[in-house]
Order: sequence, then C-alpha cells, then structure tokens
Amino acid sequence: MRLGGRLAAAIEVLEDIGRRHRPAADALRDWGLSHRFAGGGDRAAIGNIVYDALRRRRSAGWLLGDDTPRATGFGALLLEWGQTAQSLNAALEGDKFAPSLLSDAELETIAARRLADAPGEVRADCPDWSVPLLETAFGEAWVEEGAALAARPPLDLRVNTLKAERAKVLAELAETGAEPAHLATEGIRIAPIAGDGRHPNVQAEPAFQKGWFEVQDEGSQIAAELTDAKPGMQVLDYCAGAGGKSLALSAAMENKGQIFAHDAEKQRLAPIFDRIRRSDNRNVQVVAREQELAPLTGHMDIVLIDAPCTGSGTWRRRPDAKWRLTRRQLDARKAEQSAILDTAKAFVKPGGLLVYVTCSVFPEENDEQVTNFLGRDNTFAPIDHTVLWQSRFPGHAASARIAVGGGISLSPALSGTDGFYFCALRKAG
Ligand SMILES: C[S@@+](CC[C@H](N)C(=O)[O-])C[C@H]1O[C@@H](n2cnc3c(N)ncnc32)[C@H](O)[C@@H]1O
Repeated sequence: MRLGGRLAAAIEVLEDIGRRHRPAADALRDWGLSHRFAGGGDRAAIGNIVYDALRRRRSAGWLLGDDTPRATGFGALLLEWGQTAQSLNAALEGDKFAPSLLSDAELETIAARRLADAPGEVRADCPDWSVPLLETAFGEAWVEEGAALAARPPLDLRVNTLKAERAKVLAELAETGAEPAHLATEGIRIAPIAGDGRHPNVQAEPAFQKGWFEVQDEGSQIAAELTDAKPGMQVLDYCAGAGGKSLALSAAMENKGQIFAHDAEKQRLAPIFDRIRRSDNRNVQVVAREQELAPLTGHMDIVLIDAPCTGSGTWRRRPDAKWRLTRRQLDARKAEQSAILDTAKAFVKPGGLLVYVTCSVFPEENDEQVTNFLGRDNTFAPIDHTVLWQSRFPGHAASARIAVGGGISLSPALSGTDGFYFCALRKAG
C-alpha cells in the first residue's frame, strides 16, 4: 500500500472508533481481519496514523479547521510525519486508494494556521474538562505537560535481576537501539518510533522467553523502586492486576520474604501465573479471594495500593481513553480509591507502610486523595519523600515534583516517564 491507501484506511478506522466508541486496538484488529491482504508494514503504518491522530486529535483537527476523522488523519501526517500540505497532495495524487486531495479551502486554512498561536487546550491536546485539573497539577507547565502526554511513547523494559544483569540484556537487544533508562535502576529504553516505523517485538526475543526482562513503563518501575521493599519483608500488593509491580518487588526482595498478590477481579490476575514462572519469582503468592487475606491483618510491612484510576498519566499509550474519559468516571474512580485506602490500611502492621500509587496526573486522585485519607485516619503520616527520592535517585532532584507533606509525581515532560503518583504513609508504631 502507498501512503494514500494507508491514510484512507486510518481514516476508516478513526470513523469506526468515533461511531462505535470503541478502543483503538479493537477497531484496528477488526480492520486487519477484514483486509487480510495488508502486510505487517501497512498495518504498522495505519496503526501509527490512527494513534497519532488520537494523541493529537485537537491540534491535528485545528490545523485543518475541522475535527472529522479526515481532518485528524491528515493533521497527524502534518504534525508527526514531517509532511507538508504540498508534499501530501503530491504523494496522494493519482493514487486511486487515497482520500481526496486537500481542497483549496483546506490548503488555505493550513497555510493560515500556526500551532504556536492555538489556544492552550489545543496545544495540550486535552479535553476541555481536564484543563483545570492539568493547571492545578502542573501550573504554568500544563500545556507543555499536556503536549508531552500527546507525544509518541518509548518502549520501556525492566531487567529481571533474578535472572540477568542490565549489561547482558542490553547486549542481547543491541540491534533494537536499547539504552539504559534515565532513572530506573534496572530500566532499559527503546526510543519512540518515527514515521511509519514500529517497535521491535521484544516479546519474541529469546531473552524475554527466558525471563530476563519484562515490559514496564519506567514510571511504574520507579514507583516499585520507591516502595523500597527489602528481602524478608511481608508485602501485600492489594491491586496486583497482571502483576507488574509484584514482579518488580519480588526481584528487589531477591525472592526472600513474601508478596501476596491480590486483585478484586480474578481474571485480571490471570497473566501473573505465566509471568511468575518465566521470571522465576518464588516469593509471590496469588490470593484471589478477599476473605483469604484476613490472616494478614495487621502483619504487613508494606501494603501497596496500585489504585484503579483514570489512567490520565498513560495517555501517550492509550490516547483513545483520553477522549472517552469523563468527569463522572473520575468521580467514580475517586470513590473506589478512598474505599480501597480505608480497607487496605487494616493489613499494615504498626510501623509499616501504606503505599498509594496511581498512573494519573490529576491531583484529585493523588495528593488530594491522600490528604482526605489522613483527615479520616490520623494513625498514618507521610514519610519524607524528598529524602526518599534523593536516596533512590541521587542527582535527579529536578526529575520529579515532590509536594510538601505529600507525595512524588512523575510526568512525561519532567521525568520522561508516564504520569505516576507515589505516596508512602507510615502507620504509627
Ligand atoms: C492500576 S491497576 C493495577 C496494575 C498492576 N498493579 C500492575 O502493576 O500491573 C488497578 C487494579 O486494581 C484492581 N481493583 C479495582 N478495585 C479494586 C478493589 N476494590 N480491590 C482490589 N483491587 C481492585 C483492578 O482490577 C485493577 O487490576
């Protein structure tokens, strides 16, 4: 397929996503099933246009003065693929599979607009209702952070120190352009893809099959590191999901002590069993039933709440979620978070830690949630997060926001990671 056919397919997929309010991955999979002739390169390119158009929906549409799938598809190529209106029309000319060329009116609009002149919410590529939340989170940097949340993400890996060293994994993945991560001690980064490229399928690598590394955003790795789990500790991962944090904690604990991995949704835990086997984690015990946690009450050194949240910190990777999210959903997540804090705190032993983590950048889910919790329970108090950050990531004071009396926030523009929030509360001894 030439560029025109790929763009037409991307516009078709974007229409499907808009019409049926469905996740981008589902719409792309369906397109692939009904167009079996399309090769891997075509699918990757179409996926890139779709994801670029979703990440940059507002700015791409603004450039053409419209918010249709056609406008955002063309706009994505102008913003992310190094195309100009003229080069695009030249590439599409005579291609019977291409959408119609940019019209005179569209060409005029594009020529008259400079993104630097667009309103902040356009440059930040975010929904209107989220603007006050981003302003509260980032102050003057909100547009820059919004734009960073709309950029292509890198591919991050965590070396499993139970089985390999970082240098060994880096050597194994040398052809992929893998580099040591900026912050995470065992992190490896493969830079964001350009144009119609695609990230290597690292899960097909023998090193992955041998359990030498996991795919995990650097922000998630940092949250696990900050948890500071030590060999021999008793840890409850109360919202373990597929086990990303459990596995990282298990490696940090050198397989000594115990991690209880729990999740309210049994099916979410399903992938953890394979991952545990591959990674040789021998101190992770999956506890699916809530009632089986009862004996742990008051005995845990650390209770980690990797809370259900809006996921606003992961908009680079899940840009369709950015446009589906509503204020109402945010309120629902907040209610879940406070209920989980109130329940999970019972498992912390005197002197132990209740660790609260989200992959959101909204203060209402982060520092505000913690402040409200401390208002309900004064037997917990925040640890000194400046000291914690400096001890784990010396020399990187500028790579995180640390609230006075609150937690640590990571964000794409400041930290180069997904947006994450971390707060550790110590229970009175
Ligand atoms: C952010 S995800 C966890 C991701 C996981 N820790 C990881 O690192 O891969 C949040 C999880 O919280 C779970 N959850 C939601 N409500 C819960 C509750 N009341 N109790 C326990 N888990 C809950 C969800 O099923 C979801 O798997």
